[in-house]
Amino acid sequence: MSALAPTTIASPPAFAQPWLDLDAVTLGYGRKTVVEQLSLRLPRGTIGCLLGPSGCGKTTVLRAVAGFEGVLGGEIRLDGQVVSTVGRHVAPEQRRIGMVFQDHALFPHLTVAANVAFGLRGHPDAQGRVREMLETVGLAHAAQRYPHELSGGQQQRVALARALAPSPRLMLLDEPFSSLDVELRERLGSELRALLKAAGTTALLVTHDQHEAFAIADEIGVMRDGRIQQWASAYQLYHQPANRFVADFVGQGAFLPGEVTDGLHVRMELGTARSDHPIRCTEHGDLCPRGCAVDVLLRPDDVVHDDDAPTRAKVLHKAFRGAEFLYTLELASGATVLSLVPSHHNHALGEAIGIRVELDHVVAYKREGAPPLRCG
Ligand SMILES: Nc1ncnc2c1ncn2[C@@H]1O[C@H](COP(=O)(O)OP(=O)(O)OP(=O)(O)O)[C@@H](O)[C@H]1O
Repeated sequence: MSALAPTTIASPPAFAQPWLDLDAVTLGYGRKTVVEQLSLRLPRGTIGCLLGPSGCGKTTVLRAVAGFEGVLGGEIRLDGQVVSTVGRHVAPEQRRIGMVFQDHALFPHLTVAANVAFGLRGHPDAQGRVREMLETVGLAHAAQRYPHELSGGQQQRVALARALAPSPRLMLLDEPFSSLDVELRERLGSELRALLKAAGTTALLVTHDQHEAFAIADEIGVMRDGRIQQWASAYQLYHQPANRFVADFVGQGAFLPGEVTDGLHVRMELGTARSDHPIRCTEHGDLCPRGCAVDVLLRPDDVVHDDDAPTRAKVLHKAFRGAEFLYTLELASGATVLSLVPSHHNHALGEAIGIRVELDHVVAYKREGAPPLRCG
């Protein structure tokens, strides 16, 4: 079993030449501060994402980058140019930023081609560019149709073509597919990613939907109450969540109480897990001494069904996922864990099944309510 030390709460990585650079940006409405000292840097060609629950300030950040809101502090730079700071504000139309929002915002009285041509006034070959963009999004055949004659997914492709046509310096995407059904959302997410990558466009996406974030973005910042909790790849967010909030918000899982026995081992109801790295159980990365009371994060893929395992757990709930069942299991103590089990193991509710823990790494947090001096 290997262990990854939990990451510290990430400050954004220091890239040599960020294309989009938000430096300690503070934003608010009236007297209310909504975003505080937020920093992020995106290198050219990168797709970044702000992921967080409703009301955490994602859209406010996007609107500030677009130039619809001024900043109360800090600085926003695009391609080295300061576009927002307290004494300077470049108007939205001068920023050369493309935008796609969830409600498509197409002009209903214009054809698809005219919608895409909208931002191309003065372009030397506007018609050629419209054709090229519609071919790119697979809608060349629909050039003369009107938005109401298209499906939601097609309308969103038109919105994308329109935003990309003038070759913006940056694309901003606000929950671009949230009005569409789940399957279409995931497919369009991958298509959008491929399109942005092919065009080499730097983009910032905001969403509360982790699947959308995972399908589209290279790097994701999980936000809560106007602050970035962790800036990392989807893989890192899932496997090395910097704090409980990120662990809870990204992916599924359960916390099981444990006690650190010697800095590399943690004892739980499901057995003792070994860590390759010294276990750091506080959110600030302090080492756990012996006896430290922790909560260990167990993802559904960490809890393996094994008929021969001595530990039995009762099936409380099961959700069919096609290839797998997601079982909610109750341990003898009453604690619950989740387990992904191949779907040919079809157990009844109330049945006791054998399980064991198979951890690739230990992610542990100081137990809430544990005595303050025992840990960290
Ligand atoms: N025009 C406004 N005037 C006053 N308060 C606002 C305004 N717009 C947003 N807010 C408040 O700012 C906070 C952040 O809103 P924001 O829309 O940025 O959040 P969000 O994370 O994008 O949420 P959602 O996912 O629901 O869109 C919320 O508390 C919201 O009520």
